[in-house]
Amino acid sequence: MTGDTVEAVSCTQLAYAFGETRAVDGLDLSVREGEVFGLLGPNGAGKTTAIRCITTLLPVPSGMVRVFGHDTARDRMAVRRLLGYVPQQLSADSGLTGRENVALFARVFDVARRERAARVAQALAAVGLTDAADRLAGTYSGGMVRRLELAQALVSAPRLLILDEPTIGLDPIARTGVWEHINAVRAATGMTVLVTTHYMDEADQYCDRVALMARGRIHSLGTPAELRQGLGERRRAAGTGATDTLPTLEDVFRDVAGSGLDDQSGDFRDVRSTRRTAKRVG
Ligand SMILES: Nc1ncnc2c1ncn2[C@@H]1O[C@H](COP(=O)(O)OP(=O)(O)OP(=O)(O)O)[C@@H](O)[C@H]1O
Repeated sequence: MTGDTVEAVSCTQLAYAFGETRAVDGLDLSVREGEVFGLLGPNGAGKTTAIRCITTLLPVPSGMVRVFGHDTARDRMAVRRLLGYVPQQLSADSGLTGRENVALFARVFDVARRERAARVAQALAAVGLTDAADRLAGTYSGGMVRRLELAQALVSAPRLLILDEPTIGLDPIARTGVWEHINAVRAATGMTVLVTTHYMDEADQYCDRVALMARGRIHSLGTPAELRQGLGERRRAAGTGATDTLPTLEDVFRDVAGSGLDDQSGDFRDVRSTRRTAKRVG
């Protein structure tokens, strides 16, 4: 931590390998309290693995991860109490109502019994599901399922909300809906948000800062405007690319990742898992 700034997440030289595959390879990352931080990168860049280390779902074999100052290796339960996590995989049960799904998470996260009903109702209201709360989740649209999963993560009133591809496979209106609810809760509570997304337009619009990740580490970091301006200046200096229009975040991403990366990163497993996730919420 430096000065008065509290770091919600700090990763120092984090590394994680699956056999020979170095999924995360010397990751240095700092997320400030209260910001919406976007972790961007192609399939297989290591985003989900890094997030699993931060959430304590994976051990930290090398390097250090801290959440609000707590070392995830030594203080796992303290870390878990501070965060809400919406994974890529389906975490809602289609055979339960929306309310029952959120109530289950309230129990798991140890929300005091006498507060539970009110907190469940509050979380459902925060994501706009009050009217649908007593319907089976199996009848929900993809956007509603995602908002239900958001309510599940919010019921424990986390200081840090971690979302892995929260809008994948959703139509533009549902995507906007998910972000509006995230932002409303954040404005009301000051919660920090760490999100991975493949949608550059969303990162540009909703993230205070973004990090572009490739091959297990960060290659570029800044506000979306800083990154766009930086590329514009490099293009002007080199006299290359379109110099009359400001680059998009997508342009920055391509510039950082390099044209060869698309072919090299990610494998069949990555593509299959991404598509499966997209399909189940679509
Ligand atoms: N359980 C696993 N077993 C073996 N290899 C894995 C496993 N999970 C991830 N990997 C590999 O680790 C690397 C990083 O994967 P990871 O899922 O962290 O990337 P990602 O950036 O989240 O990708 P996506 O955008 O597709 O979710 C990839 O090469 C992937 O194939």
